[in-house]
Amino acid sequence: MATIVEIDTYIVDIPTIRPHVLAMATMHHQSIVLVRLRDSDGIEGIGEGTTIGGLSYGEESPEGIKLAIDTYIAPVLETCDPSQVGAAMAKIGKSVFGNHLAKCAVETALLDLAGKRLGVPVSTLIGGGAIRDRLPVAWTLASGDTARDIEEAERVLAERRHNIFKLKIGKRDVRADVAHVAAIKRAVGDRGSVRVDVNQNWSEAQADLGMKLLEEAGVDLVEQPVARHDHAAMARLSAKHVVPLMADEALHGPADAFAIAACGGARVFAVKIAQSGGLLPAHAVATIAQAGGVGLYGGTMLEGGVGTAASAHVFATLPSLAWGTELFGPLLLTEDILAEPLRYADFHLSVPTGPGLGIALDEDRVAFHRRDRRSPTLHVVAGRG
Ligand SMILES: O=C(O)/C=C\C=C/C(=O)O
Ligand SMILES: [Mn+2]
Repeated sequence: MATIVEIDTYIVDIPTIRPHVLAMATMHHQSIVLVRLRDSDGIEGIGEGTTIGGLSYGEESPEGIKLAIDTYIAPVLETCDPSQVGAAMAKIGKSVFGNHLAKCAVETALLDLAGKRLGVPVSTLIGGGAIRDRLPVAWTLASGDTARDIEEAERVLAERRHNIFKLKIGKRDVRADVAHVAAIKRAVGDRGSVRVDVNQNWSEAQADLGMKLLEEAGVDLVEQPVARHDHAAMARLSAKHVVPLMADEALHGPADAFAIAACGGARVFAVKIAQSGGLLPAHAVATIAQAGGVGLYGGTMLEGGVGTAASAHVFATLPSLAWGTELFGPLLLTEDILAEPLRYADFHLSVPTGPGLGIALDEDRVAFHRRDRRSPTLHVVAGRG
């Protein structure tokens, strides 16, 4: 049985191409947590656990993800057979509660390693393999300025890179937000789909008004308008409005998926490998959605190329993906961390086809941008390596 002989977890900070304004934070850089595993046969696997705005978006931070892996997950991982991904994640789950982004990073690295060992893409290890080789990719307009957002939409439409637009709202008065969205929808017209993400920032009363006005403005989807725990409000809003409500922050794995589907809390799910706790639980979330007649959208935590490739592998296996994906994370960063950037063309992302994740890191660029580059924190398993 092979064993894990090296676990290297580190943070890579990369600037964004412009400020990225969400309801809870404005991003000027992304802090990517990377995990690199090496097993006793010399095979390597890489994974990513990335969030948004420090601790402002969710309950894990880049620094906390690194600590959870180094201090609590690595000691268990060292006792596991890396080729048995499900068994390893089950054993980790016995002593590590929650920490879904940290678990996602480790599970991704194990799947990458297992795929390389077997000579198959990660999608083959999930749900019976890929049924599509490319994925539609939305772009988020979030510069904070309506005119600039319209310019950006015109540019990416002309480049045939995106024709699905997600607008971040929730910071301003509801009517001001709707006016911002309506101006962009008027500019885009029927050349593209416009959706919004409120990131939980509306009360139910604000969401009632907002969803009505957004529907009239021609918006196709309203993401997480109210607090993630308020399933009852989500169900009332979902039943009352024609524009579909999409669950995002409310979805942290299969149990949440079942609860929300069962109460009619959303008509669409934003499936995210990070919030789900890995690709395998994300696939379970999607299966519950399909069983409950809930539509699917491939979400992002604005990961770099590693997490984006991992998400692409699992989204490629889903029988339906009616709302497309938002796997544009690498395009928001000034530098790519992959040796061979992911391929975006003709409004789609191509799913990598090589063994494992089908990608490799740009080692020099990652070494330059790694936060601990003055004192790397390599974790060599005692007596192995
Ligand atoms: O910020 C973006 O552009 C995309 C998604 C991020 C988080 C979310 O969906 O809430
Ligand atoms: Mn969202």
